[in-house]
Amino acid sequence: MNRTEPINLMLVEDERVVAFDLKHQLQSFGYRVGATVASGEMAVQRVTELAPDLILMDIHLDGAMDGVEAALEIQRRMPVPIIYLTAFAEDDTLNRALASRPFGYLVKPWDARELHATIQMALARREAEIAVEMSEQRLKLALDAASLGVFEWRPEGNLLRSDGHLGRFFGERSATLDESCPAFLARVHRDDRAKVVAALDRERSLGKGTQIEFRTAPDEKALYFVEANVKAYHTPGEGQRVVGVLRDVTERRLLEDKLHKSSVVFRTAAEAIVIVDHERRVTTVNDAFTRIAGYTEEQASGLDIDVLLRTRRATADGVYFFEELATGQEGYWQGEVECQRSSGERFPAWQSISVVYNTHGKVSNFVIAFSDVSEIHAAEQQLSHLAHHDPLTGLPNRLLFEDRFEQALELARREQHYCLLLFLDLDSFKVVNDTLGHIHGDTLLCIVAERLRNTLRATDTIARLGGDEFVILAGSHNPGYAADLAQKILDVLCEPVPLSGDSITISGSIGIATYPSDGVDRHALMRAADIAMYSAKAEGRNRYQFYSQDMAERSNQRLHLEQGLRRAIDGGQLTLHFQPQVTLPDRQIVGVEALVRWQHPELGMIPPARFIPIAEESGVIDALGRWVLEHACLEMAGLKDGLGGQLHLAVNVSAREFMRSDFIDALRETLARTGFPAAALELEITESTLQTIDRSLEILGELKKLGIAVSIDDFGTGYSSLSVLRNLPIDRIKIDRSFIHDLQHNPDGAAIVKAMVALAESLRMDIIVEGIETAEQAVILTRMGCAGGQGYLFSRPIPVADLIKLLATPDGDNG
Ligand SMILES: Nc1nc2c(ncn2[C@@H]2O[C@H](COP(=O)(O)O[C@H]3[C@@H](O)[C@H](n4cnc5c(=O)[nH]c(N)nc54)O[C@@H]3COP(=O)(O)O)[C@@H](O)[C@H]2O)c(=O)[nH]1
Repeated sequence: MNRTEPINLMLVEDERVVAFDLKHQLQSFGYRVGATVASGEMAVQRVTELAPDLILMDIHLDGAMDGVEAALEIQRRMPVPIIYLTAFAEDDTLNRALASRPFGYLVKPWDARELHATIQMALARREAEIAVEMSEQRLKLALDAASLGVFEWRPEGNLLRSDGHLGRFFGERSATLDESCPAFLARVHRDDRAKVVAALDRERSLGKGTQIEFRTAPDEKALYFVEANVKAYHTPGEGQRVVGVLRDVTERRLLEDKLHKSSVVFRTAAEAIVIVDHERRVTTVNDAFTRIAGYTEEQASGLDIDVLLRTRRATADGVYFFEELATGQEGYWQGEVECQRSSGERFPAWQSISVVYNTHGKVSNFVIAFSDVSEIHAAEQQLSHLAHHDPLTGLPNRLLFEDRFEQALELARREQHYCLLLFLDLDSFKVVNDTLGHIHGDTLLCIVAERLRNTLRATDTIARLGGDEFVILAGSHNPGYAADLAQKILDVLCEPVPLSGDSITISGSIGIATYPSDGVDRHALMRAADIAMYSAKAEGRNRYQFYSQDMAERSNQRLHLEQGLRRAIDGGQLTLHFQPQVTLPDRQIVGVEALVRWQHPELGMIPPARFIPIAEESGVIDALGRWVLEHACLEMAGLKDGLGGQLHLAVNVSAREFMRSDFIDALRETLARTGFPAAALELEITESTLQTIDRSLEILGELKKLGIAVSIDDFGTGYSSLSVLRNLPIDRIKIDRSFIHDLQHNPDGAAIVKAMVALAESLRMDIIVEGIETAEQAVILTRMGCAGGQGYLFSRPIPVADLIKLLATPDGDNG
């Protein structure tokens, strides 16, 4: 013991004389007796204050507390070695004294040297104990500082002891575990128990030192990771021990896990991610970056990212942009930029940039993530195209057209030029659609769209508004350009269209409105062009018309007529006139053509040339046609021609009626109802009705079976080719009156009529000429070989009563 101060003793002795004598003895050995007390209570009371190095304690003391009890209480308060001094050495006292782990037990009388030696040994033992305690404490503190726990497993007895920094992972407040190995294993996560057992057994047999990681789950929510480094030792006399340290590695594992996930995200992200330093130089890129931008990490490393990708930002140039970002509040930016791949191809990218600050608050890196949004742009464009274009023809639709129209008007206003609007509606498109079906109708619309595209300038706009309606928009300093354009369109439309294995001919009607004369806004101009288009239809179709003020009035009238027409059929406003048809050489009446008349209650007699086109456009023609056939048959049934046979009756049939699916059935029923003989009936159809050969052939075949004759009306004005006629069961062709009115003065017209007569002969068809007004014409036509004729020369269309009178006139007073 190496100390300068004397050893401080406390003496607990109730016999004064003994205490006095003992004190002197002790002092003679150089000890200091800091206090001499006579009772256990007094000793307990003063021990903390005196802090003696050793206590000499008599066992039998005055008072309630004896020496053993006092010693136990003192040791609870502070670690101080106690030597018992007693006159008794019986077992009972001895055993009680042993429980207090005394440092010595002297039975009176003792000699002075024995006392001194016992005190010295006790002090030496205490010093050794203190050294061990200090060492243990140091170890504990070191374990605590290193967050380590200590682990010891003794296979013999299968006991496990663990202490130190066990922290939270065993869910115990106590820093020490002392339990059986199974109890310890119960603390380990069930999935890791086998692994722990195997590692301990392996270490036990090999003894080379083992590292193992396992999880503990002290409660349902918590999961901790523990790393154990254990080694087996064999201490002679103590058997085998497996000793080691335990470390809570939860934070590290979670961080590693997080890093691992981040790295997986980084590597596998679909987005390109590139990390640059504070000067925008590339440090790390992921695979997606290489895939999108075309540069490997090696190629990109150290290069300025904006220079590498030739980035174009809408906001500011690269350096300034990054400086702003670094010094700004948010430290984050996202938006669209344009970049360039290694191949040189430019692409739009959606970019997000985050600023990374170091622990000193300085910018250390920027993390740039971006994706190629070319496909999104393409999809957007596609959607926009779909929203603005007609899916069938690919032409702009109404929405886009209206937008372009506004722009065109704006430009026309600024540049002070004309804006020309052409409204095109196909003639008889409904017939094609109804008879050939919608698929062929669609094909026809596509062909028309293509022809329009090829005809117009790139600066003109063509749009399909729906159905068979097209609009064309053109800017020009010359309003006459509209007429050229319209004529060009009409010309290309007339070219034969291959459809359904046939070749059909179509035409169109065009209305033209001009800015600023016909209107200054879109709505007024559209209305004007629409009205002009209807006017072109009313004028006979296959033509164009410029809008004029009076057309608006006519358009209103047209609407008025259309509505009135529906009422006229049931309202008894329709009547029939009959125009005789004669044999040319002898002018015998052999038949009549039924021609409808409309006696309008307010407008008076309305000629069919005005209301038939309206009836056809509006669909009223179906009801009107049925009415005409029924009444014509009724009125003509039983009327005799000059030879006493049933007078022939010719009835006009529109293309739309002719192609109706129930046309033949309705015809058959009408004949049955009226009793008119089928053999005396002739249907006049126009060349345009024959456009759709297959369906026409079918109907013509049915008519043939019924014995009804068919003639081609207005022959020569349409586009029937010889080959078409040759294949159809047509009985008669009716030469249009336009070839007749100037016959005597027009050699070309005469030649055409001659050719048509020859054609009819070669096709073994009868011929009739309409519009004969003069005797001279009749003579010429007779000479040409025309067998039949019709015209004012013989008779105007007349009511049935007048016809009956005329028929009754001997030899017919017909010119
Ligand atoms: N689908 C139906 N169309 C019909 C029906 N009724 C008549 N129409 C068609 O209307 C157009 C005009 O007919 P309309 O005004 O009756 O004129 C006819 C004759 O009056 C006229 N004509 C006859 N002879 C002469 C003449 O010598 N000179 C002259 N300038 N005109 C004359 O021709 C019309 C008959 O023509 P067409 O039918 O081509 O034989 C007309 O297209 C009718 O077809 C009906 O019920 N249904």
